[in-house]
Amino acid sequence: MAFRVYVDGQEGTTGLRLIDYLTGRSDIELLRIDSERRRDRDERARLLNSADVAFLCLPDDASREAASLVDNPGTCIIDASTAFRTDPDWVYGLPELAPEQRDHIRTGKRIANVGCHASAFILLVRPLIDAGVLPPDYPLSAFSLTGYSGGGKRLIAEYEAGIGEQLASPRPYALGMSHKHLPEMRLHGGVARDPVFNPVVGPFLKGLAVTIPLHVADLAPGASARAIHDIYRRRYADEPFMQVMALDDDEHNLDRGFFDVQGCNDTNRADLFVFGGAERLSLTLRMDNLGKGAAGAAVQNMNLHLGLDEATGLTRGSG
Ligand SMILES: NC(=O)C1=CN([C@@H]2O[C@H](COP(=O)(O)OP(=O)(O)OC[C@H]3O[C@@H](n4cnc5c(N)ncnc54)[C@H](OP(=O)(O)O)[C@@H]3O)[C@@H](O)[C@H]2O)C=CC1
Ligand SMILES: CC(=O)N[C@@H](CCC(=O)OP(=O)(O)O)C(=O)O
Repeated sequence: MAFRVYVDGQEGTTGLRLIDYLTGRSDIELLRIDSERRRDRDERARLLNSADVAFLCLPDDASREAASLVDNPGTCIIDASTAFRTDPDWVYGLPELAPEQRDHIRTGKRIANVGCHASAFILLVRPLIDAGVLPPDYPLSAFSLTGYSGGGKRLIAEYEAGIGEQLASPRPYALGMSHKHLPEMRLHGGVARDPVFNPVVGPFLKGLAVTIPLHVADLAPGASARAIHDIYRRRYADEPFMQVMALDDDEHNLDRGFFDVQGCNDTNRADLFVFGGAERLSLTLRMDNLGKGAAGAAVQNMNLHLGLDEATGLTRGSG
């Protein structure tokens, strides 16, 4: 028998991508709300409580409201918003976070799906904290280059109305230094203080790369590009969607070329790069913000929760 799945927010950016992933799967029965009733609270409550898995692809406040409508103890909620990502009653939906995380995702009925920038940051930082190479109080900073679909329907409409001179250049944002992903970066990254985080949106639909610069002298003794690369290779060796790129990979030698932020688009893969030399390092993780950064991750979490192969319906691509 197929699992019943409902997407609340089925006509938003993340919801549409989720529906794409789920349509055609014989192990899933997709419950659809009539488009005109998609904001009807009673109809949403009925569908939410009829589902084995209910995805919430809504703004934070609407997610909180939707979660409060669920009283069926059998319904697992996977919420795409920022509302519950540091809530101790919710499981953080990043299977690669730690060895025990998959068990939490299998048994939990409340799963908070990751933030796109945050998950890239955490996948870079957490293995180094756990290995003792990166001191938890290191004054971390990070920047992220992201496609405009990260801003949902509103930002997509702004860019698609026509990219004039202003939108044609990259646009730094969240310059108040309090981006909404900082709490989850800090908690799940295992760092002692919030990083200085600079996201930059560019004139392309999707693709994201988070970069963290490091001074080798401020890391634990023995730290080097090779030692850090080895930590990642060991940590992510059995991960189906993590690809640790070769240290001396010519294709990505930045002295000769340009980095492709869109290299993981339309996949659920995350590529991890270690750049630099004896004194300074630059760590980069790229993904599709709508894939591993949102809808792909949500499907991976659903598969795990339902006891299916976690890669069902997802692609690693050929990169
Ligand atoms: N875009 C991305 O890359 C990522 C987004 N997220 C998160 O996923 C969530 C959805 O984002 P995104 O898809 O980009 O947003 P969109 O703005 O594209 O879509 C939001 C959806 O929510 C619906 N909605 C809004 N308010 C209500 C309400 N009060 N009741 C019922 N439905 C409502 C909208 O309905 P309607 O169709 O009527 O407009 C729309 O379908 C957000 O919390 C976002 O932070 C997470 C990771 C990445
Ligand atoms: C370009 C853009 O605006 N991107 C969004 C990130 C979207 C995302 O990861 O998700 P959540 O909204 O679920 O946290 C931002 O930086 O706020």
